[in-house]
Amino acid sequence: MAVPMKVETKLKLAAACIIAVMSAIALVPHVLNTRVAGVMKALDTTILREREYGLLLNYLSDAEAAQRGYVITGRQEFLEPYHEALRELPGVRKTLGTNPISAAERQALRDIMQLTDAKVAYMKEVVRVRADQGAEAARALVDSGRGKRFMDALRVRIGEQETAYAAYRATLRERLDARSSLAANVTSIATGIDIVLLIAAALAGSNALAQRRKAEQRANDVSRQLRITADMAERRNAQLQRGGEMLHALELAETLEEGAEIVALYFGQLLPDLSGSMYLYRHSRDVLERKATWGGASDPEFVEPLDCWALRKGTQHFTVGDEGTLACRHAVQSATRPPPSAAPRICLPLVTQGNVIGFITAEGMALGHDDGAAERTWILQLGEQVALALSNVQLRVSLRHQSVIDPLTQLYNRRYLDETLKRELARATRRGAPLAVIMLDLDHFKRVNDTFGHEAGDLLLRNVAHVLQGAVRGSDVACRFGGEEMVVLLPECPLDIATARAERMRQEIRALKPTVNKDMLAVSASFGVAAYPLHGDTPEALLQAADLAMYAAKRAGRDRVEVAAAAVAAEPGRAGG
Ligand SMILES: Nc1nc2c(ncn2[C@@H]2O[C@H](COP(=O)(O)OP(=O)(O)OP(=O)(O)O)[C@@H](O)[C@H]2O)c(=O)[nH]1
Repeated sequence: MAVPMKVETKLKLAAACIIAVMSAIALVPHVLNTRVAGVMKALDTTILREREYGLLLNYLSDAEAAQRGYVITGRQEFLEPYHEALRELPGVRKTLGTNPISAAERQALRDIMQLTDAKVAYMKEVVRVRADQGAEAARALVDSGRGKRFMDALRVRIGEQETAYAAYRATLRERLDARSSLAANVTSIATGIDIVLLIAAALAGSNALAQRRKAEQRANDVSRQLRITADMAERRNAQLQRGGEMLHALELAETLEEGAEIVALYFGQLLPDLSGSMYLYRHSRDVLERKATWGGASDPEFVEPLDCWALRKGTQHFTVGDEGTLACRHAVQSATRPPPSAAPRICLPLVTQGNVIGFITAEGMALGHDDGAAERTWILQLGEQVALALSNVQLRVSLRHQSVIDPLTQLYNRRYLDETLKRELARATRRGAPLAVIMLDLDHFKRVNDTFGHEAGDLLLRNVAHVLQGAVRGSDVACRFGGEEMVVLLPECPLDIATARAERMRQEIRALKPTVNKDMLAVSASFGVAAYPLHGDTPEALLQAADLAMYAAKRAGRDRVEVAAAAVAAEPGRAGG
């Protein structure tokens, strides 16, 4: 798979290309300028050489004029220009001999130098003849016209050379003009290309930077998203852990009320951005009662089942503030409650095995955020788990109830009596407090069953149980001891008060007049009362004392209360169970 090039690498490559192209472009004018300079140098050389030819001609003309003056006058001072010319000529000659510009010039130069040498030799001869043989001989030599011919030939040859130079200069100037304009054009084009390259480089740079910024932005976005996801995962883990703790605590709850307290405590932590309440269904009143609240929610204490859309639908109901969704009536403002907030709200029925046991309602802006759906799913899961846990609590409560409650009379059963008596006696012993036991047995109950049927007997038993429940305090415990025998435990109750209470129960039982098939039933009961510490300090001793007292009441004619005889020795028997 091809690995995409990094932005830095692209930029470096582009910069290297631009530098290479710009360097190459910068060299072009330099090369052209060098070539222009070459032409100009050639032009200078031509002018210099032309001037040297002119000098040569001047020196020779001056020397000839001086030679003539000397011939005429014979005076040495006239020869001064002649001598000067002879002194300067070797220099001119040397300059012209160095680097002739063409083969034609080399040839012309050879001719000119020969003519020059011939002219100089001729002038030397004229000067020597004047000095040796006098003016006449010298004038005759001059008149021969040889010197003039040399000079004429030199002028012609040098004139030709000057013409050749002029043509060459014209060529050089044309070349110079062409190269100069080429250099100017190339420089302009190079400058233009440089500008274009610089603009392209700037654009490419800014483009690359923009890409880089975008990439960085994307990387930042991704890392921010990862951070958010990690935070959410961490938060979700913590929530799951707390949720697990809540479910564990719910497993240990003894009552639904205790379960509700646990839910309120944990929901405050599990849904910190929300406030809400949990309601449980009260069958007796067909109403949902608020059992727990968290986050400062101001939900009403009772909710009618029809006031909640979630309860009507049997599934969650979500309302987004006041945006025209169906709002539950329990969440709508009432005279006794503050105005509802515009925050989104979710209601969730707590359903187990198809039965609604309550509902959860929660509100908060967090439900409407981007991750509100996740929050709602989380509440849904919590609701399902809480419903299951609470139904288990309910089951446990019911099982526990069944295990300690006599189903016919709804009094505590014998098992519960044994546990409670043991516990209360220990407590009374610890505190030095009294504890009374009332035992009662219905009189001639067999007759009721035999005459009116077993159901009539059951009805009577329930009526008697009702009397007992109404006659005892919250701390007292009324139990069905077995058959038609019942026991009431009265913690911290002295013997005389227990006796008086037994008497009142007796009277109330006597006053019972339940009817079965228009037949009015009548019943009475015989009571035996015993108390700790007077009649015993063990459960068995106390029960046996009360039992003996109750039988004493039977023997004495029934429908009465008898107090146990003091300090009965505990014997193994029916009271010991
Ligand atoms: N209907 C009904 N009868 C019960 C229940 N448990 C015990 N009995 C009856 O209670 C009667 C007890 O009779 P007995 O022990 O002979 O005593 P009694 O008839 O009450 O006579 P005394 O106790 O001597 O006054 C029996 O007929 C039992 O069947 C019950 O749960 N329901």
